[in-house]
Formats: sequence, structure tokens, C-alpha cells
Amino acid sequence: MSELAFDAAALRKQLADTTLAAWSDGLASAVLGQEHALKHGHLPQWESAVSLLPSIADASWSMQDGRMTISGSFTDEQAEQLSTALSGLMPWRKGPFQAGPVHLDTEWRSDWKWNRLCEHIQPMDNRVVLDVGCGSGYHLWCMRAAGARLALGIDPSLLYLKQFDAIQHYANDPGACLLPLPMEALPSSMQAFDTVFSMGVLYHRRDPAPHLEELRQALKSGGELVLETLVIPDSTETSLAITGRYANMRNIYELPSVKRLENWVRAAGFNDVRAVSVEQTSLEEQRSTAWMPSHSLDKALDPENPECTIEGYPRPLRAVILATV
Ligand SMILES: Nc1ncnc2c1ncn2[C@@H]1O[C@H](C[S@+](CC[C@H]([NH3+])C(=O)[O-])CC(=O)[O-])[C@@H](O)[C@H]1O
Repeated sequence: MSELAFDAAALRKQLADTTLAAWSDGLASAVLGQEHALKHGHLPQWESAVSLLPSIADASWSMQDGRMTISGSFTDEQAEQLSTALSGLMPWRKGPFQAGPVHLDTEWRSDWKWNRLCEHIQPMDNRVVLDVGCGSGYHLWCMRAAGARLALGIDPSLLYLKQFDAIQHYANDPGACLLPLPMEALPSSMQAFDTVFSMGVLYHRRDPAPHLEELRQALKSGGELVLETLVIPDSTETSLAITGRYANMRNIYELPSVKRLENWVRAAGFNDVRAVSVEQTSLEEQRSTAWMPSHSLDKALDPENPECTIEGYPRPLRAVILATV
């Protein structure tokens, strides 16, 4: 099994002039301390895909209509190499990206999630932000485009790290960083971030309380939590225990109503807790594409009654909760 060669010196350099400088050794030790989590049988394939990306002299990036866009002069041959390299990093779930001539149409329209919350959150200008469970890092680019000084993402998946590396190969943006870490392995009590995002992660934790505690401890005093997670359509203070799969997904244990979710967040010591969006996931927002050809949401819903999952639970409904500490 191949192991990730993590470059602690590069991380130290990247964080040197930021408010996270004092944490660079702690973050590097957290990554290196995971040992087996840095190994994956497909890592050589993913690393070779990244190494095949053609380099161009005039690359730049911008957000264009929600598409993280890499611009620059690719020859036809380079465009071909780019497409081949990016297909070695499939499945692409979170995006969309436009890499030169290649439209990476991802499983999720993650720009829709961002649009739902961006007008409600504290302005990103000059903030140091953490995105827990950032996937390919798509939302890190939204945060940077909205003015964040430093957007740090953490995600335990080495595939998503390599997808981020592929985009960063062109963006070359010192203000965006992804570390292969689960939240549980982040140094405790950092109190270093102005905003912490946890989107699509809480429902993967058997007990939500430690996750909420970890999020609170990562925030500076006065900082903001942006929590996005699955809920059930029930106006009372309740939750649904999940046995087996939920919408084909493993490792989902308990889905709260919005009221219960808000109470969990209050019990974790947050203030000013409020839901700013509750929306059902549509078949246009999450679907199979050429870059993620496996089953998606349509195959997880009951064909006879699309208001239910194939397991008979209410279909995915997601809430965005904001709170301060
Ligand atoms: N303990 C953990 N700590 C950190 N990350 C984790 C952990 N467990 C799983 N993950 C990671 O959390 C991400 C969950 S997806 C949300 C992506 C993005 N945020 C989105 O909102 O589009 C789920 C969804 O599709 O909703 C995956 O990338 C996991 O590897």
C-alpha cells in the first residue's frame, strides 16, 4: 500500500505569514500522526494523474457563475492531456469546475449549497476560515472568491486531496490549503478561526455532541459556525434513528428535526442559533454525470414514492444553521 509523502516544510511556508503560523507544526504532526490513514492502494494512480497535468505559463482562476474556472492557454494536445489526467481522479463529486476547455460536471451542484448560505453568513472579507469535510475543496474557492484571507479545508479522503492538488496545480493560490485530516485529529482548542464550516459531516458521526464541541473549540471568540446537515421534516423536537442505510449511504445514525438540531447546537455552547435554509435536495442538484457515472440520488429514492428513500425514510432534506461562539 502506497503512502502519502506529506511536505511539512511546504505547509510551514504556506502558513508563515498567517494567523495560523503558530499552528503549522501542530497541524503537520496531526497529519503525520495518522500513519495508516495516509495509505491507499489507489494513491499511485491518483499521484500519477496529477503528475500528468500539463503546465501552462498563464494560468489564473476565478469564480464564473458558480464554476471554479481555470483560465489559460492550453494547446489542443495539452487539453487532451488535461482531460485524461482529470479522468484519472474520478469520481468527481463536488464542484463544478471548468479547467481550461474541460467542464468538470460534478455529481453535486455545490454552488447551489453556497448560494443558499452566502448571503446569511458574516462577510468572508479577510477571515481565516476552516471547512471541515471539504471534499474536493470546491467551497474553499467560494470562500476565497468571497474575500477570505485563508481557507483551510480538512478531509480524510486522499482522493479528494489529490483532486484539490490538481486544481491547485493551476490556481497556485497560497490562500487555499487542504490537509488530509478528519476533524477528530485536528489539534484541540485551536480557537484560531473566524468562521468554521461543517457541511455534510454531522450525520456521519455516531454521537453529534463531540463534533459540535470540536467545532466550537476551533473557533475564535465571536466567530461563526456554519453547519449544514440532513434533517427530517418534523416541526417538533425529535429525531429519527437510522438502522442500515439511508438513501443508500452507510454510516448515518440519527437525523434530527430542525428544532432538535438547534438544541444540540445550543447545548454545545453556541449563541444566536438559527436556521437560514431548509431545502429538499433535488434530482438536478445531485445526479450522475460523465465525471461521476455511478448511482446518485435518483437511485436512492423509492420509484413508487419519490418523497421517500428506497429504505422508506423521508427523502433528503438539508438545513443550514448559523451560530456564534
Ligand atoms: N470525521 C470527519 N472529519 C472531516 N471530514 C469528514 C469526516 N468524515 C467524513 N468526512 C468527509 O466529509 C465529506 C462529506 S460530503 C460533504 C462535502 C462538502 N462539505 C459539501 O458540503 O459539499 C457529504 C455530502 O455529500 O453531503 C466527505 O468528503 C468525507 O470524506
